[in-house]
Amino acid sequence: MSTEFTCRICCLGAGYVGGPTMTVIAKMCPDIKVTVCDLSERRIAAWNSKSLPIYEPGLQEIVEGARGKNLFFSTDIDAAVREADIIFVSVNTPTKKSGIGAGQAADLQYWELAGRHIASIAEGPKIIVEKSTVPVKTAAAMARVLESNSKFAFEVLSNPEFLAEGTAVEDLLRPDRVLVGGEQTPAGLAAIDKLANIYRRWVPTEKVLTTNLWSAELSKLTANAFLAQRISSINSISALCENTGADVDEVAHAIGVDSRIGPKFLRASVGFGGSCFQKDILNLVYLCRSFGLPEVANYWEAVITMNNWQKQRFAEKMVSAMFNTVSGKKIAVLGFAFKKDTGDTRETPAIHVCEQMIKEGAALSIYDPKVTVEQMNYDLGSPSPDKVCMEQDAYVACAGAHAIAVLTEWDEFKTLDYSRIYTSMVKPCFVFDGRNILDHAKLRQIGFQVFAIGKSFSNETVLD
Ligand SMILES: NC(=O)c1ccc[n+]([C@@H]2O[C@H](COP(=O)([O-])OP(=O)(O)OC[C@H]3O[C@@H](n4cnc5c(N)ncnc54)[C@H](O)[C@@H]3O)[C@@H](O)[C@H]2O)c1
Ligand SMILES: O=c1ccn([C@@H]2O[C@H](COP(=O)(O)OP(=O)(O)O[C@H]3O[C@H](CO)[C@@H](O)[C@H](O)[C@H]3O)[C@@H](O)[C@H]2O)c(=O)[nH]1
Repeated sequence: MSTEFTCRICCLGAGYVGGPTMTVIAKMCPDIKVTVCDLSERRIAAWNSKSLPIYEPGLQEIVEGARGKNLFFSTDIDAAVREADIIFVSVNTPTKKSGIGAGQAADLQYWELAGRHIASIAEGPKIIVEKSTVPVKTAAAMARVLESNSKFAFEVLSNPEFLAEGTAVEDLLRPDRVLVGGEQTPAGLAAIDKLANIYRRWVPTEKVLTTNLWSAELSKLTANAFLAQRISSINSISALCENTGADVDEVAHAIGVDSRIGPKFLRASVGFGGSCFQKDILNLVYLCRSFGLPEVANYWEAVITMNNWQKQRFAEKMVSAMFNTVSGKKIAVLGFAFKKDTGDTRETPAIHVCEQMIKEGAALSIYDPKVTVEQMNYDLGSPSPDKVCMEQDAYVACAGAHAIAVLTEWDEFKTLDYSRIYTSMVKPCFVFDGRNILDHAKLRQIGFQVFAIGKSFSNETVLD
């Protein structure tokens, strides 16, 4: 292939962020060579195959269009780092499981190891880009790690990623904004400009925001905290709706048309999931406590408390509605991913609800169009097959069940033939719609007992 590339980019971490982000840069900048690296040979092999390691609508086509031309997936980290002008670090930064800050602080071991590795093999100056979500001031720690282990000059930039799973390609092609933070020195400003100019190839200039390092790092945590807060807020109101006869969708619409509030992220649900919201808020909470701001920490922690309560409340509602016992009953679970259009199950509320049902003695049959059987087994701690079975078809999952729980808002669940499903189920048949996506009036007409989030648990058949 041509050696005429104008710039060489390398990305450490070929996950949900590194893979799609680099793929879109490669598509939009054919003159830039982009190499995405990972320690996991399996993951890299999948990126180089026909079945990519992650599912994102539209991603496959773009990967296939650029792979082998200016987009490469490799485990040869050293070679990619050596030749790169710009190195993105997009490794995982999960919540710490043990030691100081366990359960809250971000585990920065992968991030620091990546930094040390870069310093040990770099043969010249580089721009290092924080793509991972990290605590404020991580860039300073990274700069020290690099400086102490290399004679070359490194500029560390913060370029947090705001893509959401399921819409990653669209979010990357048409972002609301791109944020680049860096040191406010001549070298720092030059590095900011170099990275910002890459994005400006396809993102309108006014949407490419440049800030100091700490603002960029903190903006990422703050954005996720605000988004999750909206969901917890509407979920808290959903409980009140169930007790008062108000309808949470009507309330969300009525407040969302106020342009100061806006309509997005007001869908009441069984709870938010995903690898980011909980982790990043806990990270923010930990940061506030370490800066001696317990009131601020408590304020944001309540977003998580409300989310945990919502998941538990949903599970308890299922049990109480089904005559206070689900023991020996079959429950069909429709949807296991944390949201539609992804196979990702990290922190999915389905895990909590399923675990509660298993504890109560129910037998589960789970169907999700994108989550693999292996993944569900792993998430549920390899349950015995007589307690949990994974089906490849929603109708098979529902046959013989006492209840259906909709835990992910997959579009295909809206158009299932519920009359057919009703006929195949044990009576009375219950539907627990954890995403408010089904036509509840129609289900009641068929004969289902319907529970939906933020709606009265009224089971009278609605007659036209
Ligand atoms: N998932 C999202 O939607 C999303 C969105 C925005 C930001 N983020 C943030 O981006 C970061 C990455 O998230 P993700 O979901 O892509 O994680 P991920 O777990 O899918 O991918 C991270 C990858 O990094 C690899 N890795 C770890 N250390 C490495 C090293 N030294 N060299 C090379 N590869 C290494 C791991 O093997 C793994 O494949 C996290 O900080 C996350 O908070 C995630
Ligand atoms: O009105 C809503 C919107 C979302 N959700 C749930 O919230 C969770 C998160 O959804 P979403 O934010 O769409 O997906 P993520 O991929 O987790 O993306 C979030 O987390 C990423 C990682 O930091 C950020 O980059 C994104 O900007 C941010 O939206 C999912 O369980 C959704 O079902 C609701 O319950 N109600």
